[in-house]
Amino acid sequence: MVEDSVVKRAKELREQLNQYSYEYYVKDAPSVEDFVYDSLYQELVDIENRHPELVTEDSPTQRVGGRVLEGFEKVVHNVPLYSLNDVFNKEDITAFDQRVQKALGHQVSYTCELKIDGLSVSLRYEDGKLVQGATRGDGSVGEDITENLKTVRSIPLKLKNSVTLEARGECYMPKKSFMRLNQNREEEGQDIFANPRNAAAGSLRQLDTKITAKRNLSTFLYSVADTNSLSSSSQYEALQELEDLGFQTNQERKLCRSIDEVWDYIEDFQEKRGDLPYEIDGVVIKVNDFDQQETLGYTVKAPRWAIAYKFPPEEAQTVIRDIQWP
Ligand SMILES: NC(=O)c1cnc(OC2CCCC2)nc1N
Repeated sequence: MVEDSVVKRAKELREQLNQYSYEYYVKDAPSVEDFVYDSLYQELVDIENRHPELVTEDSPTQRVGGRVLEGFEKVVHNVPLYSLNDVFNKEDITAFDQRVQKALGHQVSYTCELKIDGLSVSLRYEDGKLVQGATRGDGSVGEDITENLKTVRSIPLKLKNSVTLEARGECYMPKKSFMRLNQNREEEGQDIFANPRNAAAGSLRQLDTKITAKRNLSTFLYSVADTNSLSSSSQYEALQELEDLGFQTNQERKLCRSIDEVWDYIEDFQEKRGDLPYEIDGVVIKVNDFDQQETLGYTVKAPRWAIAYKFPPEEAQTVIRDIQWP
């Protein structure tokens, strides 16, 4: 039997460490120095080593498992992860808006989001606890990479409310981490990654979670499988609700009242994309209201209520080899 003071201390440490980690990795606003975090973390590790029965699934010590996996189990997505129809110019944006207005009979607002150039992932939570993380795969069947996604510090192991939902978002490697990783690989005579997206994909496909844990991956969440699992009635509200639950969401989002505002946003970020700490390959434009999304529906592969405006490729970087990851 463990004395109450130790049980209480372990709970205190877990909550304190998860809060510090949230501030550092999700809000990018640490409230304590690293050494404070490290000493509390070590105190929790010592308690859990002495009393393994005190380990909980949302303990920060459980992020980096020791196991090397044999392979990845398949995961069936009950709600498919749709892809997006791409457009490349202003005319196509206007045509999209015309189709939407014709179908709905009136003007609509759009939520604009930066199109993060990473890997789509889905995160399932039951009663606020992370139970499964998976790749998009072909949209219907993905791979279970829960162990690897648990090492991504900006992914909460426990939400701020004990809700049950499946969140979807992009897992990416920040540009700085990408440059550092390739530098190390070159020094070690290994192949370098062609771009941060490939590096993120390669890191999430690692069978050894300890390697994934060192790749400094991050995430931006942007939707849920079933909008009824949120109280929001629009995409813009839903992004705020996801943020309030403890997820990292992209702060450059904008609610646009007209397609002209959408185009201004696109031009604005075509200029700014080089200064962002992560790679984007365009802008995702979504009809904001969920009821209007439902009215517009889906084609076989993509929603009729969203499109991706793709930027022209940035000036080709000197790439030694383009490593194709499936
Ligand atoms: N790469 C992104 O940043 C991104 C991708 N997808 C979506 O939306 C899904 C949900 C409905 C169809 C596509 N939003 C995004 N921001």
